[in-house]
Amino acid sequence: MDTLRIAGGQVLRPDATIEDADILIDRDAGTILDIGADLDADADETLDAEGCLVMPGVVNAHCHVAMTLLRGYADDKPLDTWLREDIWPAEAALTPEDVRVGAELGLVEMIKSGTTTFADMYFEVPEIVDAVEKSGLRARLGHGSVTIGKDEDDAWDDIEESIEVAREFDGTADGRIRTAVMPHSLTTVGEEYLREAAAEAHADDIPVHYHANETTDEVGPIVDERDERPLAYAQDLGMLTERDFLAHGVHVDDEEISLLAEAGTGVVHCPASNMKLASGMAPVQAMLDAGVTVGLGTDGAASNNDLDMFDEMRDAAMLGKLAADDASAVAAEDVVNMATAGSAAAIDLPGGALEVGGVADIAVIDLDAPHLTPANDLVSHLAYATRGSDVRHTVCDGQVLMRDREVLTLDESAAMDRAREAIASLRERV
Ligand SMILES: CSC[C@H]1O[C@@H](n2cnc3c(O)ncnc32)[C@H](O)[C@@H]1O
Ligand SMILES: [Zn+2]
Repeated sequence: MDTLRIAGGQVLRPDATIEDADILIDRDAGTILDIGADLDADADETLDAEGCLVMPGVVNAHCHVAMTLLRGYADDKPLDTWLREDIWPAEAALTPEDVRVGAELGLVEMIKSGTTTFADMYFEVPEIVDAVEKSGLRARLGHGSVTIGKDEDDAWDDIEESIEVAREFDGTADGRIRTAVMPHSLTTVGEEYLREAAAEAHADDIPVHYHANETTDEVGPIVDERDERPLAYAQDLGMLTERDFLAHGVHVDDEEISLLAEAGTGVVHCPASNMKLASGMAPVQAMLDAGVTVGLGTDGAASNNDLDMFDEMRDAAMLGKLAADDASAVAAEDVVNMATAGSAAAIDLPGGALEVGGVADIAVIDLDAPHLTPANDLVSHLAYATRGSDVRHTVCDGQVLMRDREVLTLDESAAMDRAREAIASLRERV
């Protein structure tokens, strides 16, 4: 058996306790064999974790990874204006190669900041599949469909593409890639298309992922036209099941929170994007209290503007307190749980916890930094003080993706060069 040992660190356990322990990994199976003191010194490879915190790889549960190309392309506008005036015209000019380049840059950024798993909605998905396969990360991928502004044939083609992509790529990259059918949102996709997309997805046991209740501009028209709240509409469409997960859930009322909890539908909180686009403050503590599965995501790098999930944890804790008007709301342990086990549960992928028999998806944090000193409380440090750049090693599925801050599966400087070239050419075309 080929083994990897992570030696000498402090390990974050699922109950948020910290234990001095080594971790022994079966690299062939990609799983954790043992967690304990003085494990097999003869392992095939050892990662030094002295002075480090060893935690589950972070799970970014809602992203548009190729949007790294559009980082800083358009800022300081609300969602609808931002999409219509800037982002959608730029995206209309993206080539498959551009999407590949943006995705590789985003994957490098994720590996460097300890993310081992993510969920992604975009187009030119085969390019993203290839990049994810090469990167060694784990992902739930899908083609985002939009039907407004399209004639009926084009609209059905876009829905069909989402269903076909989900069927074709599910289980690829040795099972690390799973898929979802991804209609963009409840307002940008028409009723008959949403109903069909959900039925087709669920017939194949594939989840549905979509944006919902992100802004008041999105909620108002649904209430006016249908005399029901967006998530009651989603339930009627068959898009509010245990398999499904939605992004944002900012403007949800108490009845919608109950619907989410009863249905078991995951909500991915994206605090940085919600603040930047001034979309609003999600009632995260109320959702947690009601038993809703809440995960955490960055959204795309154009509305964030990075893919650092440690930033996102801090933002979630801060914004959660403001939203609840309560400093004890959305506590450190809650946000660490959201970014790990909560996100993994929301997108139904393994990971998010360090357990014997579980997947070996791991981030090793270097604690030897002024901003992490003294180590009064390491869970507090993860939520409030750690930065993505503190990650020293990243392991996914038992494979080392970054060792001593060197990304091994992708070429970091080539990814940056290619992104600079791609955006220069895009700017000339748009
Ligand atoms: C059709 S693929 C996905 C689509 O979503 C756009 N997008 C990026 N961020 C957001 C957001 O916060 N809300 C809604 N849509 C968003 C992205 O630009 C792609 O066009
Ligand atoms: Zn999004």
